[in-house]
Amino acid sequence: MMSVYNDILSAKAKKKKLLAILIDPDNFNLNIISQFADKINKSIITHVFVGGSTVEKEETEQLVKALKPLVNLPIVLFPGDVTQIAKNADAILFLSLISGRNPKYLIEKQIEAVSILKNTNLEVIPTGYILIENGKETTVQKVTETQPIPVNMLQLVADTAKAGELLGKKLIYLEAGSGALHPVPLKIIEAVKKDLGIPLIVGGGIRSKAQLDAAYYSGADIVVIGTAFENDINFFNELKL
Ligand SMILES: CC(C)=CCC/C(C)=C/CC/C(C)=C/CC/C(C)=C/COP(=O)(O)OP(=O)(O)O
Ligand SMILES: O=P(O)(O)OC[C@@H](O)CO
Ligand SMILES: [Mg+2]
Repeated sequence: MMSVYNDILSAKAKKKKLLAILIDPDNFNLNIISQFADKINKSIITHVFVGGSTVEKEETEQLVKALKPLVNLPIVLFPGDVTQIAKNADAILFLSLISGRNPKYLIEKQIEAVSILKNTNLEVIPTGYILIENGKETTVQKVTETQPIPVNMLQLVADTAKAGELLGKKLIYLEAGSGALHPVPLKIIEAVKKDLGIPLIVGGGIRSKAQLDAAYYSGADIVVIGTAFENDINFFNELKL
């Protein structure tokens, strides 16, 4: 049986860096899906994440259904809400927003998700989700009514990530927010990495190969890029540089 998480762990052990493309079913044009899938298949992308802050299950399921026969990569749900649990994906990042103090996103949505997950074979990956300030208010911030952690509070971010690990999370996701002005600062990635035993995902505002490599160099095991691909399909070429 394929295990998305075990594959992430072995990649980390081999120091092989992973790249996820984030596809937001809300913004994706299904008419260009074969062209898009072809670009994914010819790129260094290793995972497809599917999610958005305001998407319905039908849209998510439809996108996964269309994508599955076209790409041979794990399709992982990155849900903003329980309405995005689509059983035809391979795995789900079971997020808890541990930078925030809103019980809805810390535990209530997760409780709501249990009965839905029962009817699926999705691999559930417990993930501590940490929002970092990026210079502008993000959708996730608005939707969750939480504050991101300020960029100068390095120790707080590192301790939050470590607390997530000690609580049993299998992944930590450092998020600057979709379309962030500034990606997660490298100093923060380094500070978190120093003491973390589990794989680290970094996303938000990464728009160049140089930023991608810098995130890897600072300690990201998986980088997530969405907006750069959404804005310009030629971003696939940038990755080849
Ligand atoms: C446990 C389950 C199933 C649900 C709860 C999930 C939690 C806690 C989510 C955390 C908060 C949240 C709203 C995350 C959104 C993650 C996401 C898909 C971000 C990317 O979306 P954007 O690109 O910002 O969305 P738009 O482009 O639609 O604004
Ligand atoms: O869209 P971008 O800015 O690449 O961000 C990706 C992801 O981290 C957003 O949740
Ligand atoms: Mg987006």
